[in-house]
Amino acid sequence: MSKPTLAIASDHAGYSTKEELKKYLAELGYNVWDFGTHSDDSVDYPDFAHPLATAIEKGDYQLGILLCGSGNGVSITANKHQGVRSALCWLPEIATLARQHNDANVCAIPARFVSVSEAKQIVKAFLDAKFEGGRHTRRVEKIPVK
Ligand SMILES: O=C(CO)[C@H](O)[C@H](O)COP(=O)(O)O
Repeated sequence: MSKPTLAIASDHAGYSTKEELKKYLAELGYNVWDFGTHSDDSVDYPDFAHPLATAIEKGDYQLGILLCGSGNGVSITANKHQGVRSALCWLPEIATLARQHNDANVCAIPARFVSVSEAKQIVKAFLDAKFEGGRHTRRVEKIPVK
């Protein structure tokens, strides 16, 4: 089966982990588009989370990975976009459930609270999991505010 199209973005707090994740994802055979940031100079996370979420919303990419210090800022921002379900993932098990139960399409990682090794495990768990459908479909369909 073909791999999903992936986008990644971070603020300064997530920059170095993002760079490591890009190398790891390339090793796994993924093509990843990087929406920035491109250094560890201080930036504002919405400036990077909004473009990634817009691209997911438009269908340009199937899945996204966002990083900031806590993971909250990028996740709150991404979840303002229709059709984007960003989940704060601080453990591989949470990342798996985010896909299986919540059909999350963005994995938000708290870069200041997980090691690079843990971030790789979180992303791998997120990418390997599949939405289970069934009762979860009904619940996910109730999320959007009409
Ligand atoms: O986690 C974040 C947002 O949720 C940011 O990465 C964090 O607020 C950046 O903090 P600072 O400007 O002190 O480096």
